Amino acid sequence: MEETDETETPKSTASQLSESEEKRNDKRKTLTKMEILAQLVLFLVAGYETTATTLHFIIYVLAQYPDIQDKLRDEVKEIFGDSGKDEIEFEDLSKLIYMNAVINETLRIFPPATRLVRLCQKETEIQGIKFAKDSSFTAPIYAIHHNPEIYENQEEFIPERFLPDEIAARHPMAFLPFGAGPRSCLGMRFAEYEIRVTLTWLIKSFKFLPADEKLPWPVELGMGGGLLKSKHELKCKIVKL
Ligand code: HEM
Repeated sequence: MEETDETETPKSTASQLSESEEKRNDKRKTLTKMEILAQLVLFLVAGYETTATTLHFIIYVLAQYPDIQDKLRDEVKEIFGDSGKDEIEFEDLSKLIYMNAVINETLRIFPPATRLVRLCQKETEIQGIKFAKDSSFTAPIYAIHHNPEIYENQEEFIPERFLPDEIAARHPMAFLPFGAGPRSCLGMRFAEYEIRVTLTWLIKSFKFLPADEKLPWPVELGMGGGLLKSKHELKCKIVKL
């Protein structure tokens, strides 16, 4: 691994990737231009729409559940003060236990990626069943997240399911919004904190109320661009605090 000088200006992902293209000429194994482009597009697609859709669902849910919204605002006020600090410190974001629970309950009910696909790299035997090389597997995230044997009253929005003791009592694979294993989501931590920062600002500044037009709950869902989406426009009223 190359040593980096911490006084140097940080390089952008694009410039690091394109340096990699230059080193390719040194006969080292590096990325081609096409691979660089593919990575940049992947970051945009995987990083933008997933986070935006999640925030969209969170705001809609908060408008439907005023008690949860109030509780969330109380937590934000407790950590950031009533008038609100101008700066949001990273350490403070880690204290938002209830907000984390609200985000995770949203990702449980509305996981942007509804399934994971894996290929078997070599012949494998699991519990007496043989799987040939190149067999394809699907991990049904949506079905796992909505399994009543794992989550009682699975269609109800209950953030308390994601308080630390409740999480510890469940199988780690019962919640997979970011996938699992070596190919799990590269942007998971970034996404978690990006959502917390955005939600902190929103909840401090606005109140979310249901729109006049009522939609049924559970929300009717479909797929769009490979991600889980609502079939109908999710609207709410926004009041400045
Ligand atoms: C709520 C937000 C997000 C969700 C729910 C999400 C979900 C996922 C899922 C389910 C996977 C597949 C994991 C697997 O196969 O095990 C994935 C992969 C990936 N995600 Fe995310 N993601 C989110 C945000 C982001 C962000 C913000 C970025 C980048 C800035 C990002 C970058 C990636 C990349 C690069 C991969 C491919 C990893 C690989 O193939 O090794 N994601 N994401």
